[in-house]
Amino acid sequence: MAGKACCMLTPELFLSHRLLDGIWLLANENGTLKLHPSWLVKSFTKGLGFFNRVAKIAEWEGHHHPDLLLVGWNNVKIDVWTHAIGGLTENDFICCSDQLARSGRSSKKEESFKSIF
Ligand SMILES: C[C@H](O)[C@H](O)[C@H]1CNC2=NC(N)=NC(=O)C2=N1
Repeated sequence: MAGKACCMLTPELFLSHRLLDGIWLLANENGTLKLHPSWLVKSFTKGLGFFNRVAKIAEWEGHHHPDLLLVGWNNVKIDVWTHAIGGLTENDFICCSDQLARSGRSSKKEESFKSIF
């Protein structure tokens, strides 16, 4: 993991991960690329439980911490990017991929590759 933190996102890297690991909402926030996977949960309490699982993975993944958002009562979002470089690295895809795999769900949104690059 640590060795991959230097790998700034390229269109090729993004595409390869997209093909391998699934589809996440990719956002460009004032020039900073971020991954925004989101899930619907059955209750507010389950959303908080989900955050606890996310936190454990984030710690286990080498202190790679996403922003956590619980919008309304059942819309759970995590914002993943590497603060240290102000953008995405391969680490972010690995962390997202693990979060998705452990949640047992697919992210529900997709944004066009072409609209980002
Ligand atoms: C020292 C400490 O590990 C770093 O500040 C970590 C903390 N968690 C982090 N989380 C994320 N998402 N990006 C970072 O660059 C980052 N840096």
